Formats: sequence, C-alpha cells, structure tokens
Amino acid sequence: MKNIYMTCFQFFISYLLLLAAPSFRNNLVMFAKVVFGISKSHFLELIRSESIYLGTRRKLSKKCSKMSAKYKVVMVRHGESEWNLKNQFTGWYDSKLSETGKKESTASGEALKKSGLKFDVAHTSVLLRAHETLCPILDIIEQKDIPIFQTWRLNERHYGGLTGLNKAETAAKYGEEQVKIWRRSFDTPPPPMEPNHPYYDCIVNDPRYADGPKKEEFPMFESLKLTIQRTLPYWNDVIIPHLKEGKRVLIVAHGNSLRGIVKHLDNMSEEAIMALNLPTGIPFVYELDENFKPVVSMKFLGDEETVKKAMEAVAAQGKAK
Ligand SMILES: O=C(O)[C@@H](COP(=O)(O)O)OP(=O)(O)O
Repeated sequence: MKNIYMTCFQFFISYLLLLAAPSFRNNLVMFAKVVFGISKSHFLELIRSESIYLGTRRKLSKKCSKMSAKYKVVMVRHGESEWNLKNQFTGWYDSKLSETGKKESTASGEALKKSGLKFDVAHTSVLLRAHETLCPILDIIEQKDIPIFQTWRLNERHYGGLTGLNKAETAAKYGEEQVKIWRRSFDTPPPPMEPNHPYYDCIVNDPRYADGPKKEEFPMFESLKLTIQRTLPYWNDVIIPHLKEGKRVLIVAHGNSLRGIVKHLDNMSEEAIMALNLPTGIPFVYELDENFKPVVSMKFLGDEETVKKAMEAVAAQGKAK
C-alpha cells in the first residue's frame, strides 16, 4: 500500500516538475518536506530522474521540430574581395574578388556539391563580388540555368564616409571601440558619404541603380538597422513567396546584409547580433518551419574550427595594427 502511495506521489511530483520553472523547485522541496515529510535528498533524487525524462523529451521535441522543417534556404557571404584583402571599408564600392576570394567561391561550390544541395532560384546583390561568387558555385553544382534575381536590397550595408578607409588605420585614429561601434552596433550609423567623397560619383551615378533605390531613398550611410529596413521587404515580398511556391533558395550576399537576415530569422537581440561576424565563402543552411521560424539555424558547411577561425579573423579586422 505504501508503495502505491509512493508511486502516486512520484507521478504527482513529476507532473508538477513538468510544469514548474527551475525557480520553483526550491519551493517544491519545502512543500514536499512540510506536507509529506520527504527528505531533501530523496526529493532531489526524484528531480534527477525527472531531468533524465525531460532531457529525453527535449531530444524528442528536437526530432519533431526537425521533422517539421518545411523550407530550406542556403546563404553564402561572397568570397574575399580585393578591398577585404586590403582591409578597406567597402560598402557599396564595387570591389572585385581577390585570388583567395575566387578560391573560396570554388570551395563554396564544392561544399554545396558534396552536400547534394540543389536550388531552383538564386538571389544576390547588384555588386560584382557577390555575382563573381555565385557564378562558379552554380557552375560547380551544374545549375547554371536557374533564374538569378539581383537586387540592391541585398547589397552590403552602405559604409558612408568610411568607404575606402583602412579599418586598422581607422581604429588607430579613432580607437578600436569607435570602429567596433561603426562596424557592429545595431543603430549607430557611420558618418555620411559627402558629395566630395572620392567614391560618391561612381556609386551615386552608377547606371545599375537607375531602377532603384529612388533618389530620395538612396543611402549615404547605413547602420545595421537601416540595412535591415531595406533588406527585409525583399525577404518578405520576394524570397518568402518563392519558398511558399516550393522553390529551393540560394542567397549570395554580404557580411551585413546577411547578418540582417540572420538577426531577423533567429530573433537575435541587438547585443547578440553585435558578436556575429560572418566568414567569407562558407555556405550556411537554414531550415524553416511553416511559419518561417528556424528549426535548423546557421548550419555551416565547413568544419567547426575553420569556421571559428574565419569568424575571429573578420572580427579582428577592426583592430589597430
Ligand atoms: O563593407 C565591408 O567592408 C564588408 C564588411 O565589413 P565589416 O562590416 O565586416 O567591417 O562588406 P562585404 O565584404 O561583406 O561586402
């Protein structure tokens, strides 16, 4: 009889634990002690077995959420550009790929080929370094014929007056903290690009912007927040409809335009996104549920150590030499 009471009691406690947040557990210890005279060690033993159960439950729910992945999107930051190599703020300046960047693009294509991923459509910016990355990828995965959508909305964040400056020299002049704010803060923009800036004309009067952005919305600088404001409408109005049609989507874009999409998908805080540095030329996969919420987030097609080192190298670009 005592055993039946004990089992009922265990079920009761298990049920409570399923509902209870960890902060309630101490109260439950007290409650169990006062009402049932159960010792703390016995109670903790019950909790331990419960934790195993909860662990299994979490694993199961992970499995279920994997099963409910409905859409897949693969993103790639273009390979290293000539200006990345020279450590210059690039933004909307149209830098070509460096020799390393070309190799990274090929490596991206090889990684995608190895993973067996195929696409129905590709989206990219209007900047050469993204296009020069996308073309070899499509060549290697033997999908050169898929439609390619190019848009200024996937362009890199406009680095304003910093465009063309060396990042390490700028850090030596203004301090690493200030450069970190310009590079990674969510809503502090860089200084504007004035009409006498050496790259003003070649950017503002570039014929590829004839169809947009409109003159009044043409950026002279962008924070990450402003970048997201022009990238997200493209995600919502063009990419999501493609996914809904069942298309497998590849996006080749830039460090910050992709950080904006990642922040949105993973619902990252302004603090958390500051710490994210995307490496060049390593594809990463998102699997989304029917509400376009990630069930698999930022899964890089590369070994962990290489990805980590590449991310650290990007972060270090803002350090004074
Ligand atoms: O504009 C630039 O300098 C880099 C990003 O620089 P950081 O924000 O990492 O300094 O853009 P991308 O090479 O991805 O087009």
